[in-house]
Formats: sequence, C-alpha cells, structure tokens
Amino acid sequence: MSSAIDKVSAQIDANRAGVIQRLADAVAIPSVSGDAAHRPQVIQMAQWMAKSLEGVGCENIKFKELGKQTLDGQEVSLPPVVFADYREGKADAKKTVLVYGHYDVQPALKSDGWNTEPFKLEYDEKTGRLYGRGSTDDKGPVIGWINMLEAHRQAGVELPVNLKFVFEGMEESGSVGLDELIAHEHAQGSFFKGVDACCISDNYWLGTKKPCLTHGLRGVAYFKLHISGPAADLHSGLFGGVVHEPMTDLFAIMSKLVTPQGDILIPGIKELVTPLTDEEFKRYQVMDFSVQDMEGATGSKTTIADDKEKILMARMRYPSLSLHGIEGAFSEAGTKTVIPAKIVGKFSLRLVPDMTPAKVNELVEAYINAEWKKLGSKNTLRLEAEHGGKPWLADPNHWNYEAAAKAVQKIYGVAPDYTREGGSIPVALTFAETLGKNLLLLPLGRADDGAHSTNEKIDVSNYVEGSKLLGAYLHEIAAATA
Ligand SMILES: NCC(=O)N[C@@H](Cc1c[nH]cn1)C(=O)O
Ligand SMILES: [Zn+2]
Ligand SMILES: [Zn+2]
Repeated sequence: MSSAIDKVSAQIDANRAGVIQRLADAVAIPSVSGDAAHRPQVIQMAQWMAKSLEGVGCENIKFKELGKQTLDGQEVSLPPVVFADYREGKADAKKTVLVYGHYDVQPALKSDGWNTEPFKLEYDEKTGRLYGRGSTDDKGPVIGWINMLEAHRQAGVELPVNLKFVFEGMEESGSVGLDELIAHEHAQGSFFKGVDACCISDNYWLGTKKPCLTHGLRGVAYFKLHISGPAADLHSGLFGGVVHEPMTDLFAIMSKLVTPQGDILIPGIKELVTPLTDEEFKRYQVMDFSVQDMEGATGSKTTIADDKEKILMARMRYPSLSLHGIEGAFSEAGTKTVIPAKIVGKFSLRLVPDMTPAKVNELVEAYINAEWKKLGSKNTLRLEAEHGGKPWLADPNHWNYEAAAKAVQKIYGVAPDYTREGGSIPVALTFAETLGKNLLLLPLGRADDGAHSTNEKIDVSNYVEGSKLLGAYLHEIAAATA
C-alpha cells in the first residue's frame, strides 16, 4: 500500500505547476454566492467543477437544480449542486466515501484591503503562499480531491475506495435548498446508497505547523435588524435633535447584545451550554497550541483571554456573538452630515451543543423586543432571522478517523491533534444524521490562511501535501477495513 501512496504522491509533485494552474483557473471565477450580480459566475463555477470531475474519470455527473431565490430584491436561480461518482475495478467490494465541499466563495474587493487582485491567484515565491479568494475556503481543498484523482490515473494506481462527490454553490450563503435535496435523494435511495463514511475538507489546522482531524463544528444563527424612521435621509443640522435617529437606535440595541469581553447579554443563552467536565478540559490542555498561534492567526495581540485553554474553549465549546456590519450607514471618505433614514444591523451567534437556531431565535427576538420598548423610539424595528445551522459533534473513535490519523502520520510524520472547529458547515450535521454514517473533517489549510478575510491564502505546501493527504486517507481506509 505504501508504494501506491508513494507513487501517487510523486505524481502530485510532478504535477505541481499543473495543480497550481488548476487552482488559478478556479480562483479566476468570482463565484460569490451572496451577491446576485455574481450569480452567473457561481453557475459557471458549477460547470467548471463538472468538467474537471469528468476530466479525472468521474461518472454519473449531475446538476441537481434547487429552483430560485430572491436575493438583493431580484429573483435569481440557485446554483446547482454537483453530484458525481468515482468507481473503478471491483467497485462493489470497496468502501464508499461521500465527499462534500463548496465551490462558492465569500465576497472580495481589492479596495477591502487586498494587496493583490482577489480573483487572480498570486504566487509569492518568498513565502511559498498562493493568495486569492477561495484559495483555502474552499476551492483549494475541493480541487485537492481532483488533483488526487488525476495523480492516481497518471500513476496507474487504482483508487481502493469508491467516491461520491457533493459540491454545492451556496455554502457561504446558508446552503439554501441543500438539506431538502439530501432528504429527497436519501428517501429515493439512489445516490447515497452504499455510503460507508463521509469526509469534508473545509476547515483549518489549529496553528501553522501541525495537521489536525476535526470532530465538531459550531452552528450559526444570523440576524438582520432593520430600523427605519424618516421618509428620506435628513440634514443633521436641520433635523438633528428633532427626530428619533435610526442609527442611534441601532447602536443602542447592538451595544446590548455582547460586552467587549465577549459575554453574550441575551438572557437564556448561557444556560443552553453543556457544563465543562474535567475530562473535556484535559483535552484542551494537551492540544498543541499556544497563545502565540492565535496571535499569529489574527495578526495581532488582541485575544480576550491570556491562556491557551480559555482561548481554545472560546473557539470550540462556547457560543459567541459577533457584530458584522451596518447596511445603509454613511461609510465613504469625507464628513457628510447626514441622518440615515433606514439601516440594517447584522450580527450572528455561533452555537454549540445543545443550542438550536430555533431556540436562539426565540431568545434573541424576546430580548430585542424588550430592549426596543425601553428605548421609547418612534422609529420602526424589524428583526429578520436569516440563515441558521445546528452545531455538530462526532465520535472520533471510528475507522474513518483512524485512517485519517495514519494518513497524516504518513504524509506529515506526526500524529494529528483532534479539534473542534469554531466555524459552521450546517450540512455536516445533515449528512451525519440523514445517512447515519461517521463524518470526518480533514482540513488542508492553516490557522492563518485568512478565510473570509483580505489576502486569503493557502501555502503551496499545504495545497500540494494536502492533495497527497486526501489520497493517503483513502488508501488507509481500504487498508483498515479490508
Ligand atoms: N469554511 C466553512 C465556513 O466558512 N462556513 C461559514 C458558513 C456561513 C455561515 N454564514 C455565512 N457563512 C461560516 O461562516 O462558518
Ligand atoms: Zn468553507
Ligand atoms: Zn467560508
């Protein structure tokens, strides 16, 4: 087996320029799911995925259409979910692994503070980094699967498991329609039939040096707070002090959601968190992580806590509330003296077991209504519960994790850490519950990759070694379950 992995790895090394070009081609398609104007490019990216999968021998490639949605006041088509199978040789005797990933990305503008064009992959030779939107989240890891398949074929090595791919284009915007599609396909009993385990590569190492296997994710509940009053924007000299100002109301409400120390002020939220046990605390103590790792990932010395365990728990086992932005506020250069007539405040909570978006929505709504009454404002408030997703936690004592741990040892020469991720991939829970199979998160990128941020990157070594890791993981599954 070891020689098969070695051959595939050597082939990936030989293809280095080609696999980088493949990522560059994908990054060049600005598949931003949250912006209606980019919807054609998201759909173009689905076509690119299908063609690439076909090129490395996948079969049964299907576009699963999800209908339409209203976005930015326009009706637009939802991007299709791309299904594909990979089978060869005595396929009926092999294990089948379901692989999920997403081909959409977060928005990015050079003017946000990027040093390079976000949709042009830039290689920095000095640092060995590839910069571009989607390089690590999630185009790099998704393409890692394609690189791995290509190398098998070129090296003449048979893939010892079957694969079923599910790639969606709405992950960054609430995975609209995906849960229903999975439930429907499962009930029909066709595509998901025979799946033995699931794997998602869409998160990050805890630091910058050591790979990890991830067995938990936080959920999410996203809100928009609409406040409106005057019929149009007003001159603050003529109307300041005369009318109730939407922005002032919004600041008053948003300042009551969370403290600068990260304490969530909404009654009932903390009570939903499962108590910490000694055994769980010990798991944080042994993780290979330091405060400096987190400082490296944030590019600052701004952690709320000063010890490793508290930082890890804040990310992995406690909820958080973040304020994201205000739509409709004056944000240009200059000193415009305006009173915005209507604005939208955006915030979200990250959820942990046993919190659900439905329960959190109830608590948030009750609290905001109560706080709004206290303001005595004559403006109008509307709270919109946007997308939500439940948290997920898996048992890492399973052959799926054992195979991945052996693959990490083989490719990186170390035993991985076992982590829970602070971000959310709501469909992880859907797959685990609907299919009733073990799910593993196998990240390729590092903690400092800057996913969702400016200057997002993936290190070439993570991309190339990561493509090898995905192949090694599949060989270890075949070996462990033979
Ligand atoms: N790589 C996973 C990821 O980034 N997930 C997003 C999902 C999301 C939720 N709301 C908008 N996007 C995350 O923010 O965790
Ligand atoms: Zn992602
Ligand atoms: Zn993301």
